[in-house]
Amino acid sequence: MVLSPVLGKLVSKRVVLASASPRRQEILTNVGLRFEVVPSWFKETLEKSSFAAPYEYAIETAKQKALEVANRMHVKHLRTPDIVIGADTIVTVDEQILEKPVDKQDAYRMLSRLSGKEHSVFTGVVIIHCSSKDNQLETEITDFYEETKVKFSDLSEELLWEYIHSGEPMDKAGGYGIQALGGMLVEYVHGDFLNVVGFPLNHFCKKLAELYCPPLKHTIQHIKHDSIPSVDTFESLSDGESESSSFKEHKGAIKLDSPSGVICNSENSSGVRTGSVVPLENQNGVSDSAAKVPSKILDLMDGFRASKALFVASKLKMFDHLKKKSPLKAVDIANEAGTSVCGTERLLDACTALGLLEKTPQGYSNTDSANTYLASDGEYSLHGYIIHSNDHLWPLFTHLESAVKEGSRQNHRAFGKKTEDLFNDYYQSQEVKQRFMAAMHSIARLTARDVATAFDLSEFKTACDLGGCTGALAHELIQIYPNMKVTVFDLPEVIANTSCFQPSEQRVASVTFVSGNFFTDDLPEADLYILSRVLHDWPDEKIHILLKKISAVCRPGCGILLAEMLLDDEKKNGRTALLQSLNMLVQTEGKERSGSDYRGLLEQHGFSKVKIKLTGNLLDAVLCVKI
Ligand SMILES: Cc1cn([C@@H]2O[C@H](COP(=O)(O)OP(=O)(O)OP(=O)(O)O)[C@@H](O)[C@H]2O)c(=O)[nH]c1=O
Repeated sequence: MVLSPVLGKLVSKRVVLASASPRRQEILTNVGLRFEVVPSWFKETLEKSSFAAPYEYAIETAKQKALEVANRMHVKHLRTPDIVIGADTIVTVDEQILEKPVDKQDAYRMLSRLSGKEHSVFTGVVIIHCSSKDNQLETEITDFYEETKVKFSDLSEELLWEYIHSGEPMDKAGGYGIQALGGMLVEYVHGDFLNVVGFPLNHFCKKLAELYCPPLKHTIQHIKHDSIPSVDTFESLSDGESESSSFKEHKGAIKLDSPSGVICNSENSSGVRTGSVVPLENQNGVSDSAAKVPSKILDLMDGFRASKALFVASKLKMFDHLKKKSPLKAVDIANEAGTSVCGTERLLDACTALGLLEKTPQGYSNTDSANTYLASDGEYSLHGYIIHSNDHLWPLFTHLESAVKEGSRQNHRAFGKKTEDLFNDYYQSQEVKQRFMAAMHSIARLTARDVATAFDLSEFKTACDLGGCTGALAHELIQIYPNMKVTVFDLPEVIANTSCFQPSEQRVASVTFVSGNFFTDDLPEADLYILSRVLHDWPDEKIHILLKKISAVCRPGCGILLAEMLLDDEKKNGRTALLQSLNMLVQTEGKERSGSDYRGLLEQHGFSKVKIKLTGNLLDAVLCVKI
C-alpha cells in the first residue's frame, strides 16, 4: 500500500483513541487505522492562565486525557494498550481560549466574538507508547500541535441564532463545526482543514513517520522539509498487511515525484501489475494506460476470488500450521493439510499477494495479522466467522440475484429447505450450531471491548445480554465494570453449548447463563438490557414486540444498549454495513439500520436520551434510557 505504510506499522499494535469525538474517530477510520475508542474521563479544567501559549494548554489537556485512559486501562488489569492517542481542540480569539459552549448563551457569546474576524484553531495531539514493567505502567510521550487560521464573515444576529438553534455548536470547540453547517460561516481557512475538524491528520502521519520510519539515507533527498515523506520513500517501507481497498483507486494513477518511475498495479485480472516502482525503461507502455485502468472495479471483480482464497486457506488450517512452525515450504504444508502440492503452492502464493502471508526463499510464514486474526487459536481469531462465511453465507450469496428479485431470503435455494425460523436452521444440527456459535463468538470477541466502552455504563449494576450467545460481551463487561453482574439469556440449545467458549481465568461468577426465548419467555430482571446483533435479524414488527416487552419490565432509569453495524443516514457510505444489509437480505427478514432508525424504534417504546456512538470497529453502539 503506497499511502498507508506508516499506519501499517500500527496494524499489529493495540491502538486506543482516548476521545469521544466522532470526528476524530471518523478521520482516523477513513484512513484505515484500526483502533479502539476509550473516551477519557479527564475533565478539561486545567488553569488556562498558567500556560504561556494556548497550544501548550491544548497539548497538556490532550496529554492528561490520554494518560487517564492509559492508566485506567492498565490499573483495571485490562490488557495495557500499546499506543494511546489523545487530542484537544481549542479556538483562540483576542487571546482568549474558547472550548465547547456550555449552553446556547455561551455559544452565542463565542460565535459573536468570532464574527467578522480571523481566529486560530489549535489541536494538541499526544501519542503515548505504553508498556508494562513489573506491573507498572511505563509511558513514552510524543506530542505536537497544529494551528489553522479561520476567518468568519460578519454574522447577523438572525443567522447566529438560527445556527445555534440547529444544535450543531454544542459539542464543538468555539461553538461551530466547519465540516457541516458551520462551513457556511467561513470566509477562508489557512492551514490544515482537518485540524479544525479535530485532528491534524497530516502532521500526525509525519510524526508517525518520524517515530517508525526514520528516512533512509538514500531517500532523504526526496523528503521535503515540510511534507509527509514522498510516496517513493514509503514504497520501500510498505508491508503488504497495511493494504486497504479504500486507497487502491489511487494506484496506477499516481505519478511519482521521482523521475525514476511510475506506480503500477500488481497482477490483477487485466494483467496489469500493481504496487511496485517500475523503472521507465521497463514500462512497456504501462504508464499511459495505467491511468485508465479502473482498479477499483477490477478489484471488485476479483473480490470473490480473494474471499474464497482466504476461506479455503482457513478451512485447510494453513494459518494454524504456519503459526505452529514457519517458514514452511508448500510441500510441507500440503503434507500437513493433505492437499496437492501444486494447488497448495498457488493458494499460498495468492495469500502472499493478498498480504496474509510472507514468502522468503526459506518458505512461507504468517504475517502478524494472520497470527492474530486467522489462526484458529488467536485471541481475536476470526476463524469461526470465516468458516461460517464459507459454509453458510457463500451459498446464500450465490442466490443474491434471486434475493434481490424476490426481496426475500434464500435459505430454501441454498440449503434446500424452507426456513420458518432463522435459528431453526442453525440449531438443528450440532455441527451447524457449533459453527454458528463460533462465528458469533469471533465477532463478539473482536468488538466487545469497543461496545463495552462506547459509553460509561458504570451506573448499571446488572445487565442482561439478550441473545448473548457464548457470553463474550458479558465477560468483557465484567472486566471493565467489576461491580456489574451480567446474565446471558439465549435459547436452551445455545446455552447448553457455551462451555467450550468460556475464558479460563476470569471472574466467571459474575456472568450467569439463563436459557429462554426472548419473544416468548419472561425476561430476567436487569438495569440494562443488551441487544447485540439481535435487532438486525428481525423486521420492524418483531422489533416492536421485543422492545415493548423490554419496556414493560424496565424501571425508569433502566437502559437498552444496542450493538449493531450502523448505516449512515443517507445509506450511501460505509460499505461494510451496506454489504451486511445485503447479507441480512439473503438469510433473514431483517436488515441493517441507521442510528436514526434505531432512535425512532426506541423512542416509540418510551426510551429517550438516545446516544449513538460509531466505534470504528465492526459494531457500533446505541444507548438509551427509559423515562
Ligand atoms: C472547531 C471545530 C471543532 N470540532 C469539534 O470540537 C471538539 C473539540 O473538543 P475536544 O475537547 O477537543 O474533544 P471532545 O469532542 O470533547 O472529545 P474528547 O477527545 O473525548 O475530549 C472536537 O470533537 C472536534 O471534533 C468540530 O467538529 N468542528 C470544528 O470546526
